[in-house]
Amino acid sequence: MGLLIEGRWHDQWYQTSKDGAFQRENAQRRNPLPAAEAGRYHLYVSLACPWAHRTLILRAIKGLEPLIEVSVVSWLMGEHGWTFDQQQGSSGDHLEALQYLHQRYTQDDPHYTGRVTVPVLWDKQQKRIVNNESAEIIRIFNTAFNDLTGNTLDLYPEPLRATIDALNARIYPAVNNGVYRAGFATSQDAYEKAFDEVFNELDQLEALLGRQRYLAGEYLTEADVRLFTTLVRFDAVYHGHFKCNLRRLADYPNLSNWLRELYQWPGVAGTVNMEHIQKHYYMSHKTINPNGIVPKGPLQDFGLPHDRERLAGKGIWQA
Ligand SMILES: N[C@@H](CCC(=O)N[C@@H](CS)C(=O)NCC(=O)O)C(=O)O
Repeated sequence: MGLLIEGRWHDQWYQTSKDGAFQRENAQRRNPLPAAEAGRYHLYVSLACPWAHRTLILRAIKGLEPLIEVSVVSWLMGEHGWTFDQQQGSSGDHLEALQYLHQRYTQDDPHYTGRVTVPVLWDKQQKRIVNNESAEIIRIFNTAFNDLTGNTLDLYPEPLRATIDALNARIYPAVNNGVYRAGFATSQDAYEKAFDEVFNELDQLEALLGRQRYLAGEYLTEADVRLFTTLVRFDAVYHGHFKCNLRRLADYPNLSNWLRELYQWPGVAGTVNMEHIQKHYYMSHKTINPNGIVPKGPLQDFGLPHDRERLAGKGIWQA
């Protein structure tokens, strides 16, 4: 794992702050879509990555598969960062058969300085990165191609925006990034602080989902998608590898049933790849799992029946 400095690759592990806290770098490419065109954009993802996973779910739900092709990086993020090594799970780079994802970043800017992250939405016409922030890519996917696809499902509907924004503002630091803050902490204090925030928030979400079908109420929104991609990895990875082990997700009945409902939502199960998820974390993070042993468990079946019909639900908002 590493980063680009002035366009040159350096193999380097994450640095934590003085108090041992993990700090995530902000995504640097935050552009709107130049124009909605079929076949113009290419999406780079890791099937292991919860942030990239959000974009795959929106792509599926919004019927964008025929319009936006995807290349999948290898599960292993080693000395060259994300690669297109097909021996290790990559689809290969469908565009130019690049070896490494960092080559895309230096095509965008030969002097790029920063981490080379997924997801990346690439513009084939301008040969630029449109956007590498999942929270923004899913908003683009939510509406930008509606005229081409005729799909008007809306996961960020106007009347629910304030509620969704408030949910995102508390779930991102405490849970989505909270598990990483626990896992990558280099001091006991920083770890325990993150750990407590993870489970305090999960306790609150468990209570919320006991009262209503989805996070924002009766409609399934982007807030659910954003939480789903973290929680579907929880018992398989974050519980052990990131030491978030006060409880398993399976110990939370409402969150577990809600997770199954989302997993069973049309298009979603096909975006979940547990082999990539487990191999990536356990094999790539040598500082926390030096021998790269990948656990065989846990047994999980997200296809089991859920009990969410007991709560009123209207599905996804139709604009
Ligand atoms: N803010 C970004 C974060 C993306 C991100 O951190 N992705 C991870 C994979 S899960 C990555 O590519 N990390 C490579 C690195 O940090 O070197 C987003 O949500 O899109």
